[in-house]
Amino acid sequence: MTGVDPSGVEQTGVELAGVELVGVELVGRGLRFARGGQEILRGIDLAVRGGERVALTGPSGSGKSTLMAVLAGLSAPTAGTVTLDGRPLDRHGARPHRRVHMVFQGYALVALLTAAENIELALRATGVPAEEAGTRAAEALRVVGLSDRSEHLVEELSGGQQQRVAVAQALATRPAVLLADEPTAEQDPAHRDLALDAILGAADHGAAVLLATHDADVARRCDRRLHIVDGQLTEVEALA
Ligand SMILES: Nc1ncnc2c1ncn2[C@@H]1O[C@H](COP(=O)(O)OP(=O)(O)OP(=O)(O)O)[C@@H](O)[C@H]1O
Repeated sequence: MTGVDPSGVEQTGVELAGVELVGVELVGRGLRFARGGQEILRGIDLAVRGGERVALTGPSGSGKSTLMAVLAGLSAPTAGTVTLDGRPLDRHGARPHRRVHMVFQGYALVALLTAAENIELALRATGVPAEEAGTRAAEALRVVGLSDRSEHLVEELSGGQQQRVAVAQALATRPAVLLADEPTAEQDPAHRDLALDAILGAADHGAAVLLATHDADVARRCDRRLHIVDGQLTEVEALA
């Protein structure tokens, strides 16, 4: 591993994996979520296991982002449970985000910090020492093709670049569960593949990956597809 091949996404994934994840399983049972009198999730059951890449598709407003927020432990379901490795998310201590990372549709980056600082901040919040956080941030930015932008403020980056910083942040935290909400929507085809390889590569190292997308090509690269309509989920048998 020389670390000099900028296209070595898969190889670099080995470095990023760090630790082997064993037997990861994220399970949602009977999930309901209501807000403002509207039932957004209407009884959802699903399981995503370590090593799996699962696409979540469905029309705009069908509940994809809401489901991901519930699975990430960011929104409490009105009914139902989310467990990670058999334990409710809220019993993983005060920091379930140590194990579950979400790439938000709006990126959720700090505009007045640099790309590298945003990633380091996320790592420091989970207890990673400063020096290691710097190394991991640089490596993750390299994977998504942003080494030359690491010292740029996020607000100086294009939308697509910001989205790849958010992907790099997810990789750098080495989550057991990676939830990504339309993580390639802002990318041109070449950068889309770069970002997608990086996200899907996490599954090769044992992470459970769930990826919401409107892009049929992205969904096709996953192992299976779940389709949500009006807050209810169906498994799509074969990817067309
Ligand atoms: N904070 C909120 N308050 C009230 N309603 C909300 C809120 N967030 C989402 N909703 C509603 O929940 C429904 C599902 O929204 P959600 O963002 O989960 O859909 P989505 O499938 O991710 O859509 P898209 O593909 O456009 O991102 C929509 O009808 C939306 O208006």
